Amino acid sequence: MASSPVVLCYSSFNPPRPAFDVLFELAPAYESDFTLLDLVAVADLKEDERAKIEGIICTGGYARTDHELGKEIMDLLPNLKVISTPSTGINHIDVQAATDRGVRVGRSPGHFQSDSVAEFAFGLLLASARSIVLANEVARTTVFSSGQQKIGVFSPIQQVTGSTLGIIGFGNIGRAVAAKAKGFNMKILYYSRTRKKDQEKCLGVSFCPDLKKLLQESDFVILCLPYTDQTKHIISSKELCLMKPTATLINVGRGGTINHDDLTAALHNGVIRGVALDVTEPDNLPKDHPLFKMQNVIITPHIATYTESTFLKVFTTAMDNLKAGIKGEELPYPV
Ligand SMILES: O=CC(=O)O
Repeated sequence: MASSPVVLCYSSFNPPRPAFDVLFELAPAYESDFTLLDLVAVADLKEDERAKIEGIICTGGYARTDHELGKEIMDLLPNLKVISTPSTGINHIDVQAATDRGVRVGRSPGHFQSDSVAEFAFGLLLASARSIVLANEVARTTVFSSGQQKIGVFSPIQQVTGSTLGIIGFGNIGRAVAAKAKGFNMKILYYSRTRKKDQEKCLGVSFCPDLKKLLQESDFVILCLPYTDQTKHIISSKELCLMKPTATLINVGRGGTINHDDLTAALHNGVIRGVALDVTEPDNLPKDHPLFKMQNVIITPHIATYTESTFLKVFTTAMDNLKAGIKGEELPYPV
């Protein structure tokens, strides 16, 4: 192992997915500060190897609802100074345990990825409303003899323009979603802990302090929430039953904000029209999960942030946080 401080690339995925290439492309610019060590299990390292690890960079598992990076791992690394995640969400890190051990924690600021996530949320919304994923599959296997036959396969198809959108969570992502929705002439309601009055006029949105009302009035509901004790299962069967039977639910925040058993039952019973999820509980939903068997469900594997330009921004931020943390300086983007 190298003699400069070592930063461990860490992922809880089993088998771990490889660290992002972009990370290693950035590494030469930081080679005088630290060396990256690609995915190894901490427990497999010898004591002298562990002693060299001064930083951890998370390369996966952000949507876990428990702390995957907790005190057990921190306690194996006596010289750990900094944990850096390229994500904005931090539910995968036990920040309290890190703070107690004097380990700094850094993340990406939300506005770095809000546009890529909002774009994706809109992609999910359109794909679900206009049955695009189903149409792509059907086009490969079916020869249609009439328009009538097509209508039978794809109904109900919903028009997005002019419909009502409910945004739950009005941080950077929620606001970026609203900006996109404006172009579709949607009536936009938002639910948030705090009213963002200054945004309302320019984004053309109305504050809806009553979640029940937002759910009852919206044709599309997009969840843009972090996972916290307050947001855990904020959508359960009671909330799903308030939604219109023609409504679609989209989640680009964290999977744990929806109770998936209740969601499965609601879809099974036709309580809502459909769902499109970039995040599930757990991430990497087991392949035999009933949601995968439903035609009105779209599931993508937590990739809403994935664009080249966003990667570059968030991984550069993560590397800068590591560099500062290893030097014992304040992080440019602390939690
Ligand atoms: O999910 C992605 C993030 O939290 O950045």
